[in-house]
Amino acid sequence: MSIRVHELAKELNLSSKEVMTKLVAMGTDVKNHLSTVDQRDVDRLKNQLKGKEKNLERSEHKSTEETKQNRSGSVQDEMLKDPRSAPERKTQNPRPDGQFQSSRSGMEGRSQGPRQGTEGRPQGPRPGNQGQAQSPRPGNQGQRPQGPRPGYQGQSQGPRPGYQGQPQGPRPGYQGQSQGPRPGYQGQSQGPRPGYQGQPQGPRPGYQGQPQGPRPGYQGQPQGPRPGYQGQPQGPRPRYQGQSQGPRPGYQGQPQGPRPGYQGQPQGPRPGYQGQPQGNRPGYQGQSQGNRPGYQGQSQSNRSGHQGQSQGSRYGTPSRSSAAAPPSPIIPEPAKRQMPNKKTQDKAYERKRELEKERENVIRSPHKRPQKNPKKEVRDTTPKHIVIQGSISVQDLASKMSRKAGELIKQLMNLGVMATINQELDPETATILAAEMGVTVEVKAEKSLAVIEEIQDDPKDLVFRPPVVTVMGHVDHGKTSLLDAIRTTHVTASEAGGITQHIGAYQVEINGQKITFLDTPGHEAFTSMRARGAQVTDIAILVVAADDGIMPQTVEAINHAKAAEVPIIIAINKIDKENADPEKVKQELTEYGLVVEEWGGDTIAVPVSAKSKLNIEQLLEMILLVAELRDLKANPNRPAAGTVIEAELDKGKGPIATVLVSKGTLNIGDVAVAGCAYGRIKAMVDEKGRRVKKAGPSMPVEVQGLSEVPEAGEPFYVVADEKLARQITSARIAVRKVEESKQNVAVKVSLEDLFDKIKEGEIKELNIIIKADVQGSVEALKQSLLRLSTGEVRVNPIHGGVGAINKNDIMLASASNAIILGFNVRPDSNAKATAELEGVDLRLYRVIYDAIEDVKAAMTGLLDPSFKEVVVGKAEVRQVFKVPKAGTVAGCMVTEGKIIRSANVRIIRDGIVIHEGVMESLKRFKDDAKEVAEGFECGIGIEKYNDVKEGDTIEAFVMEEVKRTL
Ligand SMILES: Nc1nc2c(ncn2[C@@H]2O[C@H](COP(=O)(O)OP(=O)(O)OP(=O)(O)O)[C@@H](O)[C@H]2O)c(=O)[nH]1
Repeated sequence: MSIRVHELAKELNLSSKEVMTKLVAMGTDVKNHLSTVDQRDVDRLKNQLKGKEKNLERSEHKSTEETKQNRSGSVQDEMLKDPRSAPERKTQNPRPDGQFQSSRSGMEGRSQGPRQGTEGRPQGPRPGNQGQAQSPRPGNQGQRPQGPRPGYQGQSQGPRPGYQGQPQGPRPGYQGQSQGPRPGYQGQSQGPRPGYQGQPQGPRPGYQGQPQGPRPGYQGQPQGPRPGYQGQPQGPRPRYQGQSQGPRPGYQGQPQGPRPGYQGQPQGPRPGYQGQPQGNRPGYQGQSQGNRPGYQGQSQSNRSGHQGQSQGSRYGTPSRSSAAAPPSPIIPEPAKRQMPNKKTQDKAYERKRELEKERENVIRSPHKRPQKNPKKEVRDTTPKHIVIQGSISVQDLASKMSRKAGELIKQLMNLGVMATINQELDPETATILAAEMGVTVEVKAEKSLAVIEEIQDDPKDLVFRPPVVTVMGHVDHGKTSLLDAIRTTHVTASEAGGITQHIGAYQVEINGQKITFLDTPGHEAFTSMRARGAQVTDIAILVVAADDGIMPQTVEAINHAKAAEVPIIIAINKIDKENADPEKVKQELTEYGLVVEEWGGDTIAVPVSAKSKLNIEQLLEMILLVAELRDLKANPNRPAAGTVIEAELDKGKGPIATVLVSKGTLNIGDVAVAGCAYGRIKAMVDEKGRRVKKAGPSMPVEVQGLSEVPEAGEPFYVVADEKLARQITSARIAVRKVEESKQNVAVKVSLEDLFDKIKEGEIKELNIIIKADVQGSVEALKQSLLRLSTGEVRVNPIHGGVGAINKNDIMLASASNAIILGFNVRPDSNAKATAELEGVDLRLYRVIYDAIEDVKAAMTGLLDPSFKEVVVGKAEVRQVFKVPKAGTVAGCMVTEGKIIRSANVRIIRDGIVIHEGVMESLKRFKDDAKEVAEGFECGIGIEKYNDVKEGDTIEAFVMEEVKRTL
C-alpha cells in the first residue's frame, strides 16, 4: 500500500511541504506532492509524529510537574542547593561529593542511594549507559568518562567523527534522519538499536527504549513515539541498577536506587545526537548546556520522566527550563563556556535557513540545475570561405554565406548592380560581392551527374571494329541507289528471307569483315549529329554522278566531311551511262583539294554503277582498306556506349531507338541512358528484324525499354543500375529546365565576341562559311578573308557556296563553330530559325568590302556593334503597277511582321538580294499608311527602283542600337 504525499499530508493534517520535508529527512525519496510513499515510511512518519506529540505531552506534563516541584520546594531543589545534604535526605546510599557531575536538575533527585554507575561513570565503567560516547564529544565536557564504562555497550570505541561536530554550533537541519549510512552516528550504539528512531527503517512497534527482555544497558533515546517508554524497563534491567526494579511508569529520572548505568548523559551538548523529530517544538533550543539550536532530537537524557536534565530543558522553553532548574552549583565551567553567544546563534540560524532553502529548492525542482552562466557569448558564425560551382543565385549565395539576401542585394547596389533575389550571379560577381562582405569564394566546377564519365580503355583490350560509313552527295546522284545496291548485293542467303527493316543503319559483310552503313543519305543527319557532338562516321562516301560532275551539294558534302575530318572515298556513279565522264569528275575534284590516287593524290575514287551494281565490291574493299589505315578499334568487353541514330515512338513497342554501339557490348537487360531517357533494355533487333541478345562495337540495333524517345545524335551509355540512371536523367532534366528558363541558346562564335575569344585563347581559327549570289563573289570574299589571318588567329573559310543560306549551312556552321557571311543572299525561313536556335552568327552584306572590314574589326576588337539590323517584316509582291508619276508600285501582301513606312527595304529574288534602298511610299488602298500589318495588302514604292517583279520579296528592316553590356 502506498499513498501520495498530499494524501498523507491531508491525513496527518499537515501541509504537503511539511510532510515532504519530513519524509526527505527520513531518507524517503519523494520529489513532489504527487510522489508516493510506501506504507512503511508512512508508519515511520506517523510514529515519529506520534512520538513527538507524546514527548510534547510529556514535556508539558513534566513542566507542570517541575513547576509544582519548584513551587513546593522539591527535594531535588534542596539537593541542588546543597547537594551534600541530599544523601542525607534522599539517598540511602550516600554518594561522595563531586560524583554527580551531571548537574541536571532531574538527576539530582534521582540518586537516592548509591548508584554504582554513578560512581563508575566518570572514572569507571558505566554498565548501563550505552548511549554515551567514549570519544570526545565537544559539547559534552562536563562528564567525560575517565575510564571504562561497563554498561556502555553501544558505543563505538574509536573516535566518531560525526559525533562531535554538532552541538557547538547551530545544527540547521534535522540530523537525526540519516539519509544514508552515518558512520559516526553518535550517541547510538552501533549494534542493533531496535527502538531508535533515528534509524528510519520502519515502525518499531515494540521499541520504546525498553527492551522487552533484559536490557543490557541504556541504549539511547528513541525519538519516535515510544508508547511504553518512560524509562521504565519492562523487564529487569540488570545494569540499570539505580532504577527501580519494576515498571517505572513515570520515570522521571528519579531512580529509586542507584542506577549505575544511568549517568552517562552528558550535560553538555551531545553533538551526535540526532534522533529528534523535526516538528516544531517551540521550546526547543534551550537544551543542554551546549546550545544546540538545530538540535531537535532527544538527547539520551531526554526521557520524558527525566525532567531534571541539563541546564536547558529540551522540551520546554529555555525560560521554563531555567525556571524549573535553578543553576546548579556543580555545573562544570567548561559547559558554560560552550554556550554560544547571540552573534553565533544568529549566524548559525542564518546558515540553517540557507541550508533549508537550498534543500527546499532541491525538493521543488530536483532536476533543475543552477544556471552558471546565463549570459551567452555572441559569436560570429558566418562562414569566411565558401565554395560555389559556377553561377549562383543571390538567394543561394546568401544562404551559403549565412547572410540575409537583402544584405547581399544592398551590397550589390553599392557595387552598382541592381539584382533581385533570384538573379543569377556569375562567379566573378559573386566573388567580388562576397569579398566585400569579408568572405572568400572558391569556384569549383562540380562534377555533374548529368555528365557520364568516359571509361578509358586499356590499349591491349582494343580490337578491330567495323567502319561506320555515311553516303553523301548531290541530289539525284544516286545515294539511295548505291545504298540499296550494297545492301541487296551483300544479303546472304540466310538473310534473304528476313524482313528488312529500316532502322537507320545496317551492316554488310565482305571477305569476312563487316561494314556499317548509316542508312540516311545526305549530310543532313551527318551534320545534325555532328552539331550534337556525335561523331559516328568513320568514312564518308561521296557520290558524284559521272554524267553531272561536281554540284553545289557535292561541294557542301566535301566541306562537311573535311570539317569533320572524315576521310572521303569518291564513288563516281552512273558509269553505265553513255555520257558518263569519270575523268571530268576527277578533274573537278582537284578544285576542292581532292586529288585521286592515280593522279598522285590520296583520294580513293571508285567508278561504280548503283543501277548495274558495278564495282560495288571494289568500293567495299576500299572502305575496308581505309578503315584499316584508320586503325579503327574498340574494346568489346565493357559496358556499351554509342549514339542514337534514330528514335521514334512506336504504338505497340513504345519508345524505340536505333543505337549504334561504338564501344563495348550492349546486352539485353542492360540499363541505359540516352539524353533524358533511360531504361532497361527489354529487346533488341537488327536491321533484318532478327532478335539479338547482344550488340558489339559498330553494330546498329533497335532497342526497346527506354522511358521516352531520345533525340537523334544523343550519346547512349549503359550504367550500373536503374537508380543511377534515374539520378543521371533527373540531373539532365534539371539542367535542361535551367537552359530553357534562360531562353538563351548557347551562342557560338560571333563577330561581337570574336576579339575577346581570341584574346582568351579560346579561338585560334576563325571558321567562316561564305554564301554569295555568284561563285566569283564567294572566291573574292574567300581570298580577302584568308589574307586577314594573323599569328594569333587563322581565318579558315570551311565552305563557300552560291545561293540562299539554307539549313545545312547553319548546321555546318553550328557543328564547326563557324560564322556565316552572306553576300547578296538571304537565309531561307528554315535557315533563319535554325540559326537562331543554334546560336549561329549569320551576317548579310551588300558590299564585299563591308564584310571584310567587319571581320577585320572583329579580329582586332574594333568592331562597332552599336547598331544591328532588325527585319521588321516581309511582303510578297503579288502584282506590279506602273504609275505615271510615281513609277513602279508593288502591290504586296504582308506575309511576316509588318511593313513600316520609315523602314529600309531590300528586294529579294530567289534568295538573292536584288536591291537595297529606301521606301518611297506605303499605301493602304489609296491612303498613305505608316505601317501595314501581316495579312493585309499594301502598295510599296521604292525610291529610284522600278525593276520589281511579281514573286519578289520585299524585306523591311530598321537599324537598332544595341545596348552594350558590361
Ligand atoms: N543509269 C543509272 N541511273 C542511276 C544510277 N544510280 C541511280 N540512278 C538513278 O538516279 C536517280 C536518282 O537516284 P537516287 O538513288 O534516288 O539518288 P539520290 O541521290 O538518292 O537522290 P535524293 O534522294 O533525291 O538525294 C534514280 O532515278 C536512279 O534510278 C546508276 O548507277 N545508273
